[in-house]
Amino acid sequence: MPETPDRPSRGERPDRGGPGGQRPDRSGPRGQRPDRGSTGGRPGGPDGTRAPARERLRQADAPRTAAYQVLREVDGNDAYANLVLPGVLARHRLAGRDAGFATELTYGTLRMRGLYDAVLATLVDRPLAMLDAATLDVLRLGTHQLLAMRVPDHAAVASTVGLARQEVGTGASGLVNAVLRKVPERDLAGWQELLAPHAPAAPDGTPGVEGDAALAVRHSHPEWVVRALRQALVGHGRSPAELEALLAADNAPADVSLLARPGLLDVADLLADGGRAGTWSPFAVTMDSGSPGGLRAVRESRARVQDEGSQLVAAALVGAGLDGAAASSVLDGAADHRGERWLDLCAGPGGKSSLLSALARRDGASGVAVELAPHRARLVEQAVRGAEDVWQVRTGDGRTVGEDEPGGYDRALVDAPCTGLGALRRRPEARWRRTPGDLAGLAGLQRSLLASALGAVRPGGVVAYVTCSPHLAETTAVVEDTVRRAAKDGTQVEVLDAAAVLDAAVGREVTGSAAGPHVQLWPHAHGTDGMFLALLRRGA
Ligand SMILES: C[S@@+](CC[C@H](N)C(=O)[O-])C[C@H]1O[C@@H](n2cnc3c(N)ncnc32)[C@H](O)[C@@H]1O
Repeated sequence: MPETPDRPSRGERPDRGGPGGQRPDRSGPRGQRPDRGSTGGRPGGPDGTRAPARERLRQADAPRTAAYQVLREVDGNDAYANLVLPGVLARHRLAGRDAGFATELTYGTLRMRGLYDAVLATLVDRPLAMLDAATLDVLRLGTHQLLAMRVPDHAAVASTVGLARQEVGTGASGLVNAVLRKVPERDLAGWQELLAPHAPAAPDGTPGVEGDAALAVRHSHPEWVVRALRQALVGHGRSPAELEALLAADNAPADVSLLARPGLLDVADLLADGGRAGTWSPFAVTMDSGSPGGLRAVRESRARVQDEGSQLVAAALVGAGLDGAAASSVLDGAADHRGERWLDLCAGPGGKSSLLSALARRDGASGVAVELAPHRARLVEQAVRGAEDVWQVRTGDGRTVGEDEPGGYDRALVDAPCTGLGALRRRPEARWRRTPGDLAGLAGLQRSLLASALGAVRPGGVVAYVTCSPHLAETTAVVEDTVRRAAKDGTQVEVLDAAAVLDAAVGREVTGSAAGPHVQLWPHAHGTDGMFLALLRRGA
């Protein structure tokens, strides 16, 4: 079953101030780097104790060992880094600066794997495919420290050689030593220019148009993803000149956003714990540092880690007018939802149900969350705690709800399983795991779920179709096909101006003139995940 891993990425950027958590910035000229962190030169224990000098070169420290173990789980066992990392950090008792270092090392290495493999391919005397997978992971970790973290070169090499000796063996450590010593011959920008040179400018100075292959290497994305994102930018009304900024945003750590569940927690109370008000969502708080899992409100399910894009699309569904009415605000007391019935058709792990259920409880509505995977349905139950009196969670197939309960709901959300190409910054390994073939597998499911939702709402009711991917095959194509097919079957569907509804719902202009009629959010433009939203109203 194609599905996306739990959003959001827990543990991402827990402490930017840590030794490896300084902002990666190694693109400047060599020799002009800012201060370098201390863990880089301290292959001692995470508690700060220093081993004798000879010993230090022979052993790996806990943050690097942790990052290595996550990489092996991801590469060897198809694990998700954001799910594995917290447990590995806990096992090594890593917190604060050391946890930040391990997190940046893990996520950065996974994201930049494509570029680092291109670098390593020029330095290793055989095809990378002939290397032992564990050795290759160690080389990638060393390359990330050398090119993108503020770790002194000698410390990065020595500690990574120690890691190779500890985890793979003495033979591998010799190879790792020989290869990593050559990586600092260029800085990151130098390697990018060597392996993926910028297109030359035209005689009049107009910048050259970058080919997808060069952009793929330079920004460490598979080429098919670069091509799909270029097409998506154009298809959603933006300039292809934004592509490089979008690819760069996919490689930058994302802010940690929290949702203060309306009616259960005031944003002001969450702000008292630190952070700043969100950019777009009236229920969002952006954390500057610290671990959100430690907050009492999060433990009690009154707050939740949730990207602002996810908050926006759920808010838009609630703000949309039924029966041709105008859109309304989702702020307390702005609209009357008493007696309405809402449906979340693909609910696991419960992010959007946590907001919808809280709004339903506050505004007098009730709802049902449907999720196919039983273990994810359990997560939805946890996510809606505090609103369980108005929000029922069911394990089942959303594709049959339209037939089983025709016209039973006023509003329905289809947050469809998708490739997740809009959330690559939060899922560092996803870009290497997805293939174009996934699209074909998802296409039928996405159409069936949307058709089911249209059957489940009453005439005049509204459906939100949402993906965390901007890919045209999973967004506009699904909406257009399904609306056409519904019309053929005798159900008229009105496509709403989702951008206008969203603005009215949250009281801010979110997408501006680039939008219409659907909403496409972008990491580089909005700072959110790349969520797509279409709003459809069922005709009489
Ligand atoms: C993108 S995720 C939904 C994320 C969720 N709305 C949230 O905000 O946390 C898609 C979910 O749909 C579920 N799913 C896949 N096929 C389904 C089906 N036929 N019926 C119901 N749920 C399905 C997947 O298990 C997955 O949990």
